[in-house]
Amino acid sequence: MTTRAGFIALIGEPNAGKSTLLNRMVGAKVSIVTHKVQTTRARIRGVAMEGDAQLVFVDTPGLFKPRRRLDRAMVAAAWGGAADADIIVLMVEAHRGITEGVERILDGLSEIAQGRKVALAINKIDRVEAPALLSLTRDLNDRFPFAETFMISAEKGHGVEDLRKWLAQQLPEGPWLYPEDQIADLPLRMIAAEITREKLTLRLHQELPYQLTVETENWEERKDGSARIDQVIYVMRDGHKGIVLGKRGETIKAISQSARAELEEFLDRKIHLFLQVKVRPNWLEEAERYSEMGLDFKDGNA
Ligand SMILES: Nc1nc2c(ncn2[C@@H]2O[C@H](COP(=O)(O)OP(=O)(O)OP(=O)(O)O)[C@@H](O)[C@H]2O)c(=O)[nH]1
Repeated sequence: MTTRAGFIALIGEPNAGKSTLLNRMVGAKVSIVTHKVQTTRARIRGVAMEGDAQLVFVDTPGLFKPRRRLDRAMVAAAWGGAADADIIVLMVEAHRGITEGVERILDGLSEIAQGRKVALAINKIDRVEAPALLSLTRDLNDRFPFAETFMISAEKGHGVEDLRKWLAQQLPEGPWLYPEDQIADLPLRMIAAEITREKLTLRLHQELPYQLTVETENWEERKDGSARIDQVIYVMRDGHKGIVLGKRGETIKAISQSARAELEEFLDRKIHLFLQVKVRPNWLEEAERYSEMGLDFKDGNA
């Protein structure tokens, strides 16, 4: 079997319908992430399977702050995940057309696109008539050489399947980036890790702000409706381990309690949280490696 996998960045002005489209493509669970995502550095928004292809959707924080006269490297940095993605999908609202914000994104696209495939998804087609749609399609394609144009309604589901199939075909051949059985709860795993990391930061803010990361290693649904979550807190040095544990384990206990309370509130059910602290001297370098792949969520501190 030839598998395909790669990163897809959904970009567009606020309100363009990115979350709605993502939820359609990935499934309902991701919507939980989207509320939280602004406050985290999590960059993976969701993973979808389409035939033999694994579609990994990345976030693009910081894209829309007004900027003038940027060089390519700065634009690429501002574009974050989009600049590294295999495919970029620009979402434009059908009834709003080419706004100033869209102009700015088009300018940025020209800077960073360079051989990358960029698709145009005109969204909310339920809000306009056909002639307006055609002239918008023409105008946008005059401004940028889109590989393909899709007319969709993310909310009603029109055109979404076509887009998803096309994305799957365009992705490079290669092994999947995530085991299939983890895809469904990947966003939840990320959030859970982020919650614990936040509690650690609150508690230890002076002592070791930058040098730890949290990973959710195991997530087990139990018959009684509760869930068992196992997480590992990775620190760089033995001394840090002692700080995280605290005297007689008091610090880790307090962190565990507050993380569990927030998880229970967030997931609306009973949670059994098990934290372990491990020393992993190289995690910073590993995190950098991951971030090159767009996998920033491994790095709790970037
Ligand atoms: N009429 C119509 N409304 C839509 C469609 N797709 C999304 N919307 C609505 O547009 C609004 C914005 O959608 P979101 O998915 O939150 O947009 P977003 O791009 O993720 O927004 P930000 O998170 O602010 O960047 C919501 O009220 C959606 O219900 C569509 O196809 N048709």
